[in-house]
Amino acid sequence: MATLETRDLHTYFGQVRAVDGVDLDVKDGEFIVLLGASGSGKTTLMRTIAGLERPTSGEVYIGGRLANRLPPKTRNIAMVFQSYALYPHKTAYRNIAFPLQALRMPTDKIRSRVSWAANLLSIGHLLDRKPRALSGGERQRVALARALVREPAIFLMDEPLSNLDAKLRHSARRELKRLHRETGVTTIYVTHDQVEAMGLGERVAVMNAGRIEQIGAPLDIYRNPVNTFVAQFMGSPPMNLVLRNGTLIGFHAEDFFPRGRGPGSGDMEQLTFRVVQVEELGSEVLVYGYVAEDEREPPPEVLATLPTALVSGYIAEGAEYPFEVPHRAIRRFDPATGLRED
Ligand SMILES: Nc1ncnc2c1ncn2[C@@H]1O[C@H](COP(=O)(O)OP(=O)(O)OP(=O)(O)O)[C@@H](O)[C@H]1O
Repeated sequence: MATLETRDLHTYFGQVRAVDGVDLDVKDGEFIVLLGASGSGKTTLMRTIAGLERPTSGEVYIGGRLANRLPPKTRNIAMVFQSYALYPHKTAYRNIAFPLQALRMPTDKIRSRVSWAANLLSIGHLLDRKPRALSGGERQRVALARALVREPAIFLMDEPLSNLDAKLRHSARRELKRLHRETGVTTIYVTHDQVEAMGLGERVAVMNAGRIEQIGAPLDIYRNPVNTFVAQFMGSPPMNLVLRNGTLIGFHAEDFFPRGRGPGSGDMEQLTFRVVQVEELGSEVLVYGYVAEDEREPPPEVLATLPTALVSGYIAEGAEYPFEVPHRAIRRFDPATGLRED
């Protein structure tokens, strides 16, 4: 296991600043999620840490040691990508054993390490099968086992679950968490999926245009975004933003209630909600519309998620209602810079 640090790391491809000044501190044994839209530089950052891209400037430290000049092989980093790249003609066992054979490890030691990794990932019964006889989820577990057998100091996972369907992703996510608990390997996990980031990470780093915009506990970022980019990126649904009296006020859909019907007490911001669409999902109702007081033309969409029992038969499409948000749930942003003001 090891710590990982980057200091003012830049990786450019000609004019493209794929990584543009990243300072990252990952503690020994930590599981950190890197969340960003497509093209924000997540993969390039991972590849630079692994030594597959040379940084334009800045440093990478692994276990406190400057790694810039170390070749990828000696960094003791294992990478798992969304395409698992298993060898199609080798059995699962031989795929997993391959990195150890490359190290010329004795056969009995290889056998015990493969069986350890296979047990951790519950694939002991699949070791004789070739990849084409495995499901997507099983292949992904074989790829994880292959990455794990070498006992890497650091795991880099680049969207390893993106080939799985939604149900399998959910169970694979729980499995990855368990795997991390049991092995304690320092892990950086890349995703563009907010739900995955909220559910997996002890800490999440939100990336945009080659930079880390904010890093912290997922709920803390969700509640206290440092700027409008993070506010609109983190969470599903993300924060509502309304321009009122020259300030952007942000609040979450679950804090936006018909006047007098919410659980909140204390000071309230009063807003007029023009309802455009209502979606009844069973336990809750999603209400889409816009705030009449918004000073922008046209006003952007705003969402309220309300318990069904609270609004059943009360909210209709095309109508206008008095709504309110508790002041303590409101975050303020500068409309010019997008930065938090309170
Ligand atoms: N080898 C390369 N040559 C030139 N430009 C590149 C290269 N690799 C990446 N880029 C550019 O660098 C930027 C960051 O790409 P990167 O793949 O790191 O983003 P990402 O966040 O991982 O995206 P995705 O989620 O789509 O994989 C993009 O603008 C991309 O086009």
